[in-house]
Amino acid sequence: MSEKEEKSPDGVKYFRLSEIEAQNSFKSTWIIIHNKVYNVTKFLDEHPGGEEVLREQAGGNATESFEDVGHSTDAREMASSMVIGELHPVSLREPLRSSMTHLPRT
Ligand code: HEM
Repeated sequence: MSEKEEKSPDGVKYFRLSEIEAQNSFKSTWIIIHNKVYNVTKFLDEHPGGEEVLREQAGGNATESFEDVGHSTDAREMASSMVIGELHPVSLREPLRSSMTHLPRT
C-alpha cells in the first residue's frame, strides 16, 4: 500500500472512493450505504434478495436501492456487522456512482 492507512479521530477506517471501486470482482464485493462501507463478500450467498443485486451495486453507492427495498430492522442489524469503515471525507465531495453508470466487472 502506498498510501498511509487513514482513520478518523475515533478510529474508524476511511476508504477513498477509488479503493472501494476497486473491490468489485468475483473475489470481493464492497458496497456503500449511507456513506458507510460494507464488505458483503461472505454474505452474497446468504442474502435473501439474491447475490446479483449486491454484485450490481459493488464498488458503488447502494443507498437508494437498499432503502427502496424497505429492509427490516433485522436486515439493518445484519448489515451493521459488515461495516468495515466509512467513505473518506474527501470522497464525500466526489459524485457517487450509481448502478446506472456501472462499469463491467473484470
Ligand atoms: C449489507 C447489506 C444488506 C443486507 C444485510 C441485506 C439483508 C437482507 C435481508 C435480511 C432481507 C430479507 C428481508 C428483510 O429482512 O428486510 C433482504 C431482502 C432483500 N434485499 Fe437485501 N440486504 C442488503 C443489501 C441489499 C441491497 C444493496 C439491495 C439492492 C440492491 C438489496 C435487495 C434486496 C431485495 C430485493 C430483497 C427482497 C427479497 C424478497 O423479498 O424477495 N439488499 N436483504
